[in-house]
Amino acid sequence: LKAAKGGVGFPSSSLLPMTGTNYNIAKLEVINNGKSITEARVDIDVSWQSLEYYAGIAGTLAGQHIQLPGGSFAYTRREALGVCVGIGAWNYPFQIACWKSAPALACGNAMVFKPSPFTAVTAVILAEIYKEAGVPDGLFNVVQGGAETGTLLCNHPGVAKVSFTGSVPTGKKIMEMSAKTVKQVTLELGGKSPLIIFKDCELENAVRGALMANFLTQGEVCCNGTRVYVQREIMPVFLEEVVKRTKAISIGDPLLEDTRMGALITRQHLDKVLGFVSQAKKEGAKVLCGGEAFTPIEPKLKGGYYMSPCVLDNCTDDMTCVKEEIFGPVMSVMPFDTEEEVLKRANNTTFGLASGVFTRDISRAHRVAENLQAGTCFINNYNISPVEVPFGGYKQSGFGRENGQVTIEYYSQLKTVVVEMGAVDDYFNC
Ligand SMILES: NC(=O)c1ccc[n+]([C@@H]2O[C@H](COP(=O)([O-])OP(=O)(O)OC[C@H]3O[C@@H](n4cnc5c(N)ncnc54)[C@H](O)[C@@H]3O)[C@@H](O)[C@H]2O)c1
Repeated sequence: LKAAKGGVGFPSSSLLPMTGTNYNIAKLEVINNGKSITEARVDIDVSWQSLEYYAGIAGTLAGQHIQLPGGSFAYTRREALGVCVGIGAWNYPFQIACWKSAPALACGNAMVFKPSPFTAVTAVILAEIYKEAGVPDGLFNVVQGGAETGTLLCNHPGVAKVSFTGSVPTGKKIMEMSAKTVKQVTLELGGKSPLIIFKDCELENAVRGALMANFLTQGEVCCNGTRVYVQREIMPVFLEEVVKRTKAISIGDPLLEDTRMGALITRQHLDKVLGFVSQAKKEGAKVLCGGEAFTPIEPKLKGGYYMSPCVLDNCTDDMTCVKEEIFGPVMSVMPFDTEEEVLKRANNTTFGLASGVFTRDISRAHRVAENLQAGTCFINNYNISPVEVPFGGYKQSGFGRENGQVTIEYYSQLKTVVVEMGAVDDYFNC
């Protein structure tokens, strides 16, 4: 691990060169996860930006002064919670570790972080970076393991808070375990987000947006807009363009600069995603492209967990591919006629992580954003997550937020101090 790390420190300029510490961490993240190096570099950039952002906020944490009658007053202090546990998913291993630990440490907490056993490596690099940056021993700790280790952490009486990123079923268990000792919980869970494309959109952008909403990190992105609703009049031209571009996505060695789609996380997960495509066909969907296991030409990549990105047409709201989170490169496309209708259909889900809308009508864009039941709505773009902007779910996609100033609320608690400047009331007449 040491050899992979080229240096220390968090540079202050965006989009770093393809050498040095960040590039080496990105390379390790590719080996960890299978995503393309281009994406992994962005992940690492977003990660150090998160550390810088919360390091800046740390010095601004403050309470409030409240004047009371007779010169008395109260003030509030923002205090740490104590030991916070972070439990991560495998799709953004380093970034998740940063998004949780940066605000936790900025608020004065310690963190015990458990990465997914499928992507165990880069959280350890983060621990090394913290150590070299001067963080005292014990403040950020990495514990490796799977469900059993996670269970022990959630049940531990010394833990004040659990911040979890993962699936809805595990999130429910985390909440149950945490309830036993009334631990605070942040849940960043799964999604099945709608992307609504109106006929007055800028089509080129909408097509690019649909690709952004479905195919980053091999489609293994929680906030992906996998239910793509397209207004009927532009459906043929949209499908033609989206299929043309999906077919052109370069799949293969994720360490190569030109690759845009790497390998899925495990054989088991690849089989599960391919199973969703088969099920979709059985239920009447039409595969316009992809949806098959893919073998890159390089001999060393044979046996890798690659698949071709898939666009499904003829989908209806009741199909499994439209209702369930696939967590792979599978886009389901459906026509709609009116705004009112599409909003009803978009909201008809137990998930509520993200949503998107493409239109040139600004009134419509904001009206749709208001009416979509999701923690984020992207207007005329998709999957943009700057550190300054809060991120989190509605409904069963979870609660609490990551990123932005508001996250301070989820890693700290308020103490109220009441100060009497006069005499204490003789209320009991004694
Ligand atoms: N909302 C978000 O920010 C966000 C981000 C990334 C991924 N996700 C979601 O994560 C899921 C994919 O990730 P995954 O397959 O790693 O999820 P998962 O729920 O299987 O596992 C997530 C983490 O929980 C741990 N874990 C599993 N069982 C546990 C238990 N009983 N007690 C404590 N910990 C336990 C795992 O070891 C892992 O570290 C998808 O549903 C995706 O949408 C959400």
